[in-house]
Amino acid sequence: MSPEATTSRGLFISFEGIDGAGKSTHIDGLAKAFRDQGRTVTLTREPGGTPLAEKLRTMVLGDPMDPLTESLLVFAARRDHLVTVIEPALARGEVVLCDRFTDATFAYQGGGRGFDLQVLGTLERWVQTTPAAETSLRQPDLTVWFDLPPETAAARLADARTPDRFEAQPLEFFRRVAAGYAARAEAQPARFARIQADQTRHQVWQQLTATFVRRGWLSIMVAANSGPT
Ligand SMILES: Nc1ncnc2c1ncn2[C@@H]1O[C@H](COP(=O)(O)OP(=O)(O)O)[C@@H](O)[C@H]1O
Ligand SMILES: Cc1cn([C@H]2C[C@H](O)[C@@H](COP(=O)(O)OP(=O)(O)O)O2)c(=O)[nH]c1=O
Repeated sequence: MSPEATTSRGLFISFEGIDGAGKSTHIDGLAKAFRDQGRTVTLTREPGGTPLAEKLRTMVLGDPMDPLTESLLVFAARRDHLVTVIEPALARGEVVLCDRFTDATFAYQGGGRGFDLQVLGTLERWVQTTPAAETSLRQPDLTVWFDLPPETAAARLADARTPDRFEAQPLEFFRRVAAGYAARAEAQPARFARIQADQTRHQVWQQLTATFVRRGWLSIMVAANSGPT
C-alpha cells in the first residue's frame, strides 16, 4: 500500500495496559512512523496533557484519596484534556496518540480499586459527550491493549523507576486491573486491538504496525522502516 492510499482523517488512538506493559517503549516510534508518512501527530497522555490536567495527575499519583475522589479527578483531567487538546487536534485532522484514556479508569478505579462501574459509566457519558464528536460519545477510534501477565510486568519494572501510588500496589491489584481491561475489550471488541506484550520488543513492534497497516492507517513501507525509538 502506498502512503497516498492511507487515511488522512483525524484519528484518535489510545494505548492501554498494566504498568510495565511496554506502552511508553513503543508510542514514540509510532508517532515517528505517522510523521514519516506526512501526518501531524499529537502525542499526549492521561491523566495529563494540559497544564491543569498535569496538576491533577500529580495529585492522583501522589496523594492518598478515596476511590470516588480519584475517579472524579481523573475524569476532571480528562474533560479538560478532551475539550482543549484532543477535540481540536481531531478537528484539524491530526493523529492523536494518547497514553491511556477511559479504559484505564475502568481498569484501575473499577477493577483495581473495586469502584462502582455504573458510576464510572455515568461519568464517562458526561465527560465524553462533546459537540464535536460524530456520535454523541467520544471514544478512541482504536484502543491498543498491551496484554501481558502481571508477573512479567512486575519483573520488568523492578528497579526500573521509583514506584508511584499505583506501581507500588501488590500483584493482586494488577490482576484485577488486567481483568478490568479484559472486560472492557470483551464488551467493545471492534474498538480494541490486543497485543501480546510478553514478547520481544521487535515482535511487539511487528504486531503493532500490522494492526495499523491492516486498517489502512500506516503504509507497509513506513512500518517496515520504523521501530521503537
Ligand atoms: N518487549 C519487552 N521486553 C522486555 N522488556 C521490555 C519490553 N518492552 C518494554 N520493556 C521494558 O519494560 C519496562 C516498562 O516498559 P514501559 O514501556 O515503560 O511500560 P509502560 O509505559 O507500559 O508502563 C521498561 O524498562 C522497558 O524498557
Ligand atoms: C488514565 C488513568 C491512569 N491511571 C493510573 C495508571 C498508571 O498507574 C498511572 C499513570 O499512568 P502512566 O502514564 O502509564 O504511568 P507512567 O508514566 O509511570 O508509565 O495512572 C488511573 O488509575 N486511572 C486513569 O484513568
